[in-house]
Amino acid sequence: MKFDKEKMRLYAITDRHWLNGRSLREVVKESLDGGVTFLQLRDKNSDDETFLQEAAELQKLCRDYKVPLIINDNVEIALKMNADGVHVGQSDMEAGAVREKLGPDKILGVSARTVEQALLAQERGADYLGVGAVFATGSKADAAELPHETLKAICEAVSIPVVAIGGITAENISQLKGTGICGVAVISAIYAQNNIKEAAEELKEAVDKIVL
Ligand SMILES: Cc1ncc(COP(=O)(O)OP(=O)(O)O)c(N)n1
Ligand SMILES: Cc1nc(C(=O)O)sc1CCOP(=O)(O)O
Repeated sequence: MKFDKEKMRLYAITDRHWLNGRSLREVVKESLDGGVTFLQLRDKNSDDETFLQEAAELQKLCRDYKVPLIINDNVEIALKMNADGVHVGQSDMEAGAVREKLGPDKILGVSARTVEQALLAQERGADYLGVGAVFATGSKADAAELPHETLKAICEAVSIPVVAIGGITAENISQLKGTGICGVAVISAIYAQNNIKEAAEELKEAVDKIVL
């Protein structure tokens, strides 16, 4: 295992939409201070140069906190900057091809919405799965809601860690108890909040109560 599954408990995903004049580094630092255990740089709008600059800044910060930094979608950038890993969806580069490019030591995360997709991703070299949307979300336009029974079936079918994603808040997280997830991945429950550190602390406490 490249990381302890406890590291997946509170997986934060960046979103420049919520910066409100603050720097990405600043908001990410606050979230790390609040207990974020895994971080994904997700930025669909910046050019490669800006993305690389952001990634380098966050890499330094994450190393200080011993938190893995995962790059959304962009395998080439992840390799160029020697990131800890990459997260890809079902419509991105196929998991096996990503694994070939990354080599055996980097972390590969894959999105899955069915048991079949989950098993295939695991077989092709995924280290963890992101499964959702477990609640309605305003952070991703095309994220359809997924029944919690499907999340549970995926967790039972695979041996790699699963994180739930989509619309998760400190208030609804308890509904995911018993599904078998190792953690939760969130954007707005942390980065859309006024006090990012407190929001992360509250979520960390809530997730610690529902995962084994
Ligand atoms: C941890 C995690 N799970 C799922 C996703 C969604 O990935 P994807 O389906 O590729 O969608 P985009 O993020 O590219 O919009 C994720 N990013 N992280
Ligand atoms: C990036 C992403 N992927 C999803 C999926 O279902 O695959 S839902 C989502 C957005 C998560 O943001 P929030 O925590 O603000 O709902």
